[in-house]
Amino acid sequence: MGIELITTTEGLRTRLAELSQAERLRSAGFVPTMGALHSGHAALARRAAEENDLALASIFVNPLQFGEAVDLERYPRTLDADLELLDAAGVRLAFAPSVEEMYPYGEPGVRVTAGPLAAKWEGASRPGHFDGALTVVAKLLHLAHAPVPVNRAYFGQKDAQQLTLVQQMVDDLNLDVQIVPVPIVRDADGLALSSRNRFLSEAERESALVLSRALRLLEERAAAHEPLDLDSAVALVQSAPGVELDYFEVVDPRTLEPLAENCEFTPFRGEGLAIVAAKVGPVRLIDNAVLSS
Ligand SMILES: Nc1ncnc2c1ncn2[C@@H]1O[C@H](COP(=O)(O)OP(=O)(O)OP(=O)(O)O)[C@@H](O)[C@H]1O
Ligand SMILES: CC(C)(CO)[C@@H](O)C(=O)[O-]
Ligand code: BAL
Repeated sequence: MGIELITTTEGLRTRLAELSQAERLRSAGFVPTMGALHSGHAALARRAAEENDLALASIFVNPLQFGEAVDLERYPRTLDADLELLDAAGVRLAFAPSVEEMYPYGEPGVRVTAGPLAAKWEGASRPGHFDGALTVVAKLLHLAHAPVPVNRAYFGQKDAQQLTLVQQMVDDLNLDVQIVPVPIVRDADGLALSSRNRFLSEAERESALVLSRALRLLEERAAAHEPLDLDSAVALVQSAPGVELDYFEVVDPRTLEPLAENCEFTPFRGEGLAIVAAKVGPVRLIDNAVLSS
């Protein structure tokens, strides 16, 4: 394996400076993750490696963005396999700091406030989640910033609200990085890949498929200029055993406000984002689909 594991902020800074100078790098592509990597992460990593002279990734389970302690404790940790996956994707540096390295003074007093966009959907169900996520993303973007002309950072569209908020933070705080969105990677049966999928039983996994099926239905109706009939998609999700729906809405992709066009009898026109979140057994799942006609 050629990948280098770095665990300290000082080590990362030093290595980025050395490589940038020695190899006259023009661009660096950064992939922030929480580890337990799967093919979705591999897609981000491959894009970062293909589109930049240097690709680097972070693996850090950020306590600040977790609500329930049990969710944090049981979050899967698979460092050796993660390094292999990143290496195969062309990533050269893996930054995997401890909690103490990232937060040496304990809980940070100064944090990023994610603002009104963070109050809805995922933010409503996971209070404080986006303040915690944006705070660590700001720190990571700073730490992973290479002394090269172009820095890029890669985020999955699966976490659509997070992606919108990260882009907003970069714009609002003039951070010197280009945010690159990467499409959702799914299993052959349609389930969006997620590190938490491993906690689904076979029956729960089968039930979870209604999420992508319902989104698919809306995609097809939108493309055919039919009324979306969101109610029937909601009913489909609710019909699956063990699925506890949190929200299912069609929103404006920029503002994340519900779309008026999403009414029962009007043919769909334009662009929308269908977003869904549900608890399936012990696991909270999210998924989304871009609607366009
Ligand atoms: N199926 C996927 N397709 C594309 N990108 C993904 C996918 N799953 C995760 N990502 C992206 O990978 C990055 C790291 O995500 P993270 O480590 O939280 O993985 P995860 O699988 O979403 O885990 P979980 O949902 O259980 O927290 C994020 O930018 C996320 O959007
Ligand atoms: C961006 C991120 C790595 C910050 O902890 C996390 O929220 C994630 O994995 O999506
Ligand atoms: N992928 C989002 C990170 C989280 O669930 O905390």
